[in-house]
This record gives sequence, C-alpha cells and structure tokens, in this order.
Amino acid sequence: MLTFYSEDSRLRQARTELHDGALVTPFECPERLDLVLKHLRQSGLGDIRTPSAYGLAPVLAVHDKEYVTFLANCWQAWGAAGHKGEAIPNIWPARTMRSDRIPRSISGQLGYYALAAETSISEGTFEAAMASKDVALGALEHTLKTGEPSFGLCRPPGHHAAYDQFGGYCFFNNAAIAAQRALEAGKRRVAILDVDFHHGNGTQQIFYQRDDVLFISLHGDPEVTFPYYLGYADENGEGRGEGFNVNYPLPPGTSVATWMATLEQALATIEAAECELLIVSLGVDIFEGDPISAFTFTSADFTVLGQRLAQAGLPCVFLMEGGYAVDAIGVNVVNVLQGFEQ
Ligand SMILES: NCCCNCCCCCC(O)(O)C(F)(F)F
Ligand SMILES: [Zn+2]
Repeated sequence: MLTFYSEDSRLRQARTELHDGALVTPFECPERLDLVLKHLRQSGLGDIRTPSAYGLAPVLAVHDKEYVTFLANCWQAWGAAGHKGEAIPNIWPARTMRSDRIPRSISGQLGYYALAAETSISEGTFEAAMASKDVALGALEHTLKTGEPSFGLCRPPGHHAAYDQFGGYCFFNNAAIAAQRALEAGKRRVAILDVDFHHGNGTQQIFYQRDDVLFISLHGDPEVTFPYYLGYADENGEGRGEGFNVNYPLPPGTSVATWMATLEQALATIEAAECELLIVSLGVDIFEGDPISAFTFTSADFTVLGQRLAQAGLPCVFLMEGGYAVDAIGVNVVNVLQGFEQ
C-alpha cells in the first residue's frame, strides 16, 4: 500500500491550544507524523510519496470561497491588527446574536468562521492545510487509477472542517475534498466511514443534503464528547440526503466488541447503498491510551479493524484524522493498514 505525505504538513507549528482553562502544547503536534513515518518505514508497507500540488479548485468544490480567502489571510491580518499571540477566537455569533453578516474586524471574522477555541491559526497553518488536502488527493488519485488501497498521512486533519468553518484542529475537509474529486472522476456514490473518536461534524454538514456521499460515523456520544452539538443518532440527512447520513454515538468506555458490532451495521449500510469507493476517516484516538478520548481499542484491535474493512471489498482510501497517544500512533496506524492488506 502506498502512503502519500508532504513535508509541508510540518508548516503548522501551533504553539498553543486552549485546554482545561490553560494554553498548553497542542495535542495535534508534528511529532505525530514522525512516529507514523517511522513505523511505516519499519513495516515495509510500501513507498511514501509526495503528492502533486492540486491547487485551490478541489478545495472550492466543497468549501466557501470567502472562507478560503479568510484562512489564507488570517495570520497576516491578525498581526496587522496588532495582536501579538496566535489567532484564537474569543467571540462567536452565538445563539442570541446574528450570523447573517460578517464583521470587518479580523477578531469578528475569526469567531464567525471558528467552530471552537482550541484551534489557533498561526504562521504556516494555511500552507499546511493546503499540503494536507494534496496528500488526500494524491492518495485518492492513486486508488482511482490502480484500484489499490492507499493511505494519506494528512496533517492537519479535516473531518471537523465544514463548508465555511474550521476547528477541532481542522481547516480543510480532506475526506470531503477527496470524495468530491472521486465523484467528478465518475464514481456514482462514495462512502465516508469515520472511525475517529470524535464526530465528523464537518463532513456530515458538507454532504447532509446529498445522496452521492454516504457519511457514516462511529464516535463518542456528543452528549458528553466534543463537538457536542452534532453527531446525534437522529441526524439522518435532509432532502435528497435523507438516509445517507448515519451516526452511531457510543458512550465513553464502549467495549471493542460493541464497537465492532456497530461497525457491522455500518458496513451493511455501505454495502446496501452500492458505494463504489470507501474513504476511511482514520482517527486512531479510539485507542485505550488516548489522552483526550474515551474508547478502549488496544493496538491489536486496530489490526482486526483493518482486516474487517478489507472484507467490504471496495477500493479504499485511508485518510489520517486524529490520534494523540503519540508513542503508540505509529503502531496503531500501521496495524490498520497491514490488517487491511493481510
Ligand atoms: N483540548 C482537548 C479537548 C478536545 N477538544 C478538541 C478535540 C478535537 C479532536 C480532533 C479530531 O481528533 O477529531 C481530529 F480528527 F479532527 F483531529
Ligand atoms: Zn478525534
């Protein structure tokens, strides 16, 4: 299996994350890449390739133009406005405010486009997000061309990024950009299976009214898990999209047996929908040792996950999402990919 990866992913060097009332070193750190690359190289899984630059068109196929322009300019505008630290929102168009207009102030724009306050914008963030979607597109193009599975070592991740919103460490929705490209290349329906501990609210939102992408997510119950305000079981799609969005919220501490039984339901839905490509939003924060999550996978369970996904019998693109137990992230990611190929 080929891996696609870009050194430009390292351009995102955020120094702060708002966590537990303090500014801490971000959980989504560049060292995550080092450990995955180390274990990929040790595993002999396959070559690691740098993708082409696909430009802005694939981004604009799923994201709002003004939002993309905001991301491109935010860091410079933030500094020009005299702010000294990293760009972190502290006000939003919250429930009692209006959100039908965007303020001129960069502070107002930051809150307008932000999902949450844990994700700073700083130098290199935009460039890293552009590299990350190129990684996803490189992996996708390889799978479209060869039918072989591929892995996009995406950083920053993408599944919390909505049409015009960033947050949860995400800026461009890599999985959505890849799915849209696959449809434009002739696939009639694409399944996005999100196994990350956190609900892929952005991916859901982008495709919520569409029947050409089936979005299925297993995740920590939003009653008690980020992103809290989306990911409930009653969210089944709208209009043409009715029935093409399936959420499986699961309580903290869910056993692997229960998680795997839920996966069976997800895979049956994917099969019934006659999807022609499977994109897996691969978050390995479902690992028992993850510092910000609450599921119970052991490293060996990731191998079983890969084996089971292979039985779906679809061309498959794995795209890196979350996973913060940095010491184990390489083993856990490679176990999924090797399990798939067994
Ligand atoms: N400050 C720690 C509390 C958690 N708050 C933010 C959680 C973001 C999760 C991101 C992710 O793992 O879902 C992704 F795949 F997108 F990276
Ligand atoms: Zn996650």
